Amino acid sequence: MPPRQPPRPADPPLQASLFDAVVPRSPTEPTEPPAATSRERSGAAWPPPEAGPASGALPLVLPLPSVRDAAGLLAELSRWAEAGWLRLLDLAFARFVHEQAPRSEPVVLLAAALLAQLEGRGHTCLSLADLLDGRRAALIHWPAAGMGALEATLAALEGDVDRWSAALAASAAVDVDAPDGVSPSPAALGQAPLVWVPRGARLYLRRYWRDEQRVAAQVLQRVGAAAAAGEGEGADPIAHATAPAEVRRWLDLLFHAPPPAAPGDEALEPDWQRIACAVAWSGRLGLITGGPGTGKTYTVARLLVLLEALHPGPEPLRIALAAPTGKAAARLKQSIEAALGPLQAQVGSALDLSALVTRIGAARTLHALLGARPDTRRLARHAGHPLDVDVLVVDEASMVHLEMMAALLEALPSRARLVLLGDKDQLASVEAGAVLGDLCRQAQAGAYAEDTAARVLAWTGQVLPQPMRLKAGQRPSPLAQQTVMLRRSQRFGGPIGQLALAVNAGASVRAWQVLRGPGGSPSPVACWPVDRPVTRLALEGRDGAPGGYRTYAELLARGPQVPSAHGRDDPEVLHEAWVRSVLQAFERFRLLTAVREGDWGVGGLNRAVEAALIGAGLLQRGGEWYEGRPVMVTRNDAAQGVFNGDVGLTLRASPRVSAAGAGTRALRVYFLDGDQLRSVLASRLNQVETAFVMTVHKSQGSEFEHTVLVLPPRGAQVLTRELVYTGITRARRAFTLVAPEPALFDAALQRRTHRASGLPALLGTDDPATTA
Ligand SMILES: Nc1ncnc2c1ncn2[C@@H]1O[C@H](COP(=O)(O)OP(=O)(O)OP(=O)(O)O)[C@@H](O)[C@H]1O
Repeated sequence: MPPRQPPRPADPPLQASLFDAVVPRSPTEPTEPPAATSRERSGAAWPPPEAGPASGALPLVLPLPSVRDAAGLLAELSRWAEAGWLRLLDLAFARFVHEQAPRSEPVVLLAAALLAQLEGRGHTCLSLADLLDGRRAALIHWPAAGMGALEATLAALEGDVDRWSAALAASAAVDVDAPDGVSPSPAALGQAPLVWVPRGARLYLRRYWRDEQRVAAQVLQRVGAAAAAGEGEGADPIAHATAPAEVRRWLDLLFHAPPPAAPGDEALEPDWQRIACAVAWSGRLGLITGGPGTGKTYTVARLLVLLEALHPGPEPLRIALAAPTGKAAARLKQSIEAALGPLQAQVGSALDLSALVTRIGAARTLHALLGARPDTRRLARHAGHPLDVDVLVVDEASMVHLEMMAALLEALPSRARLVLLGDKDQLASVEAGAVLGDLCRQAQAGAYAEDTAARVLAWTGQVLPQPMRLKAGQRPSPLAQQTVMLRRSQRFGGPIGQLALAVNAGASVRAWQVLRGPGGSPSPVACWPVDRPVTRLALEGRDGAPGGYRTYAELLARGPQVPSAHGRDDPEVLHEAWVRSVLQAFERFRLLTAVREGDWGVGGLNRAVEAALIGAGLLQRGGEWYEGRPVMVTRNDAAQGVFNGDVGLTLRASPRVSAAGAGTRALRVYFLDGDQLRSVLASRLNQVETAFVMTVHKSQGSEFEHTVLVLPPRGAQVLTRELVYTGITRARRAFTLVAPEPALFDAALQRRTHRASGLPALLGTDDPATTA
């Protein structure tokens, strides 16, 4: 049981209010489930107040009998859209399918509308088994009245997966994907907007079906033969030709402790970093997953040295680093540089690692790497014009959505190595797909074949633990052989790590123990008392985790240092130093929230923190743009060089820029990516929002010394284990939970994010015996 909180005061510091009905601002942002419409609340004409459904949990709302024909079903769908359960887009898509294929049965139209809605929430397909076999409540997060209407409509339409399958297959709006292994699938040749995959009973929008096929084909090609036999198309000829003893010699040099293992040492926890390094080196695709601070970058830095050391050709290796966001890219480059520095002493004069760092160059965003252009989905880099690289390392791969992964894999030359780093337990990408999670389905279990274990032993001296090897008769997945999970956090030994572990395991009692702390001294992890204003925490921090936004606001107010009397201090230099210090102070602390709407969402909390800073005399607001306003870019704007998710601070321009015609009061938004400072005139940024507070989704790829996670007092559907885990793991030194309703925290830990996907089936990683 969670600790009892003090009773809530009648007028809490940040009053929870009824959430408004929400049509997502972006189809991919988390929102509260829509609130009841006035008609629902009054119990008037629709939906009629009928008895509950068979499960007893939901009120049964009998649909009109006419849902059994297309016109009636569409009328029913428009009522659902009016009630806010479906988006207008979902309804429009069902109507479009009807126009395309007027003879389609009503179930096809219903499936189309639901599929469109699920796509807006990140699913790539609709699993009929999930919809028809009683798991729909986990899939479709509508209020009780909406669920009742859906239940009743499904009942009126009758039928099981087979009947729906026949209806879908018969519709002219649907192509059927039934590959025979010889000829191309009929779906590949068709043009219909929907694709039905009978094996697995999944319905797709054509685009996502194609993207899944592209990702699966590329991944299988990259790992296929490599893992099975250590040779063939997916294997690396260099890896194949290199003596294992040579690999081992380099690994012993690059990793500290000498390997302890010998056959029979299965009880020992192996050095997973060393194993990950060897496995990623050996093939065209390496997956290294692990929680925060488990040493993914530490390992990949050593991998780059290993690749460089064993590279035989006269041409230098072309290595590129990338990540989904500018911030994550800058962090990757910084961490790799920091890891390579001390290695020089270990490798001696054999390799010049500073030359390697210079050659690697800056890390880029995936958009920049692939040559994204404004106003088109087309990328400059693709199979016909591939990337100029031999090795590509992509960090924060959990943020890479399906379409981007498909584009990335296709733009990579088939001989190049791709190394994906990421935390499979984090929230999936904002856009559709959960690619890293799908690729890492067997990472926890290992699922290693005996010949993988033999190769790992030869390369690293490490013994793969017996429970992580396949049993006789189990079929190895080639992808699992190229996947390694790092299991020990090197950074989080303390309470943050313990809390993240407890949350990841769904152990709420343990999580509350950590949050309550040992008592006595202030802890880096704490739960904020419910009777204290959240704005106080936002301004001042708390015992054990000082420094809220007051710190940056005071630096802001102080302004750049005045040039000294002897005039030798360059005002430009002083201005830049000031900008950096204010940005760095701002980046140390952040409030994260689970939802967008309402008092406890991004908008409400941003307004509250802004008002508190103004009230404390720390900020002055003259209009939309004011000095000190933090903003997050909400849409890519290549012309201005800003991308969705970039966070910057509005500050006075430097004297030189102001003198150059921008005016003395010119406000610019400054962004800091690692060491790189850039700025844009504030008035040129149209798609931004204030960013004292951001959603957990948008915080992925960032870390703050003190992270505060604010959960709303209601609207539990969006709260999941992955969301809480992602919020906690954004904290470097301190974490504070604000949970006005503690039971929602417990419920969140029991709710898993589930994204329907056909990738594991295509990749052969869906064996229930070896998936976590
Ligand atoms: N085997 C090791 N021995 C000593 N220090 C290590 C080892 N592995 C990692 N570290 C240190 O632990 C810290 C975290 O490592 P690293 O940044 O590589 O983790 P990560 O998994 O990439 O983290 P993040 O999730 O933040 O990206 C770094 O300071 C790194 O130098």
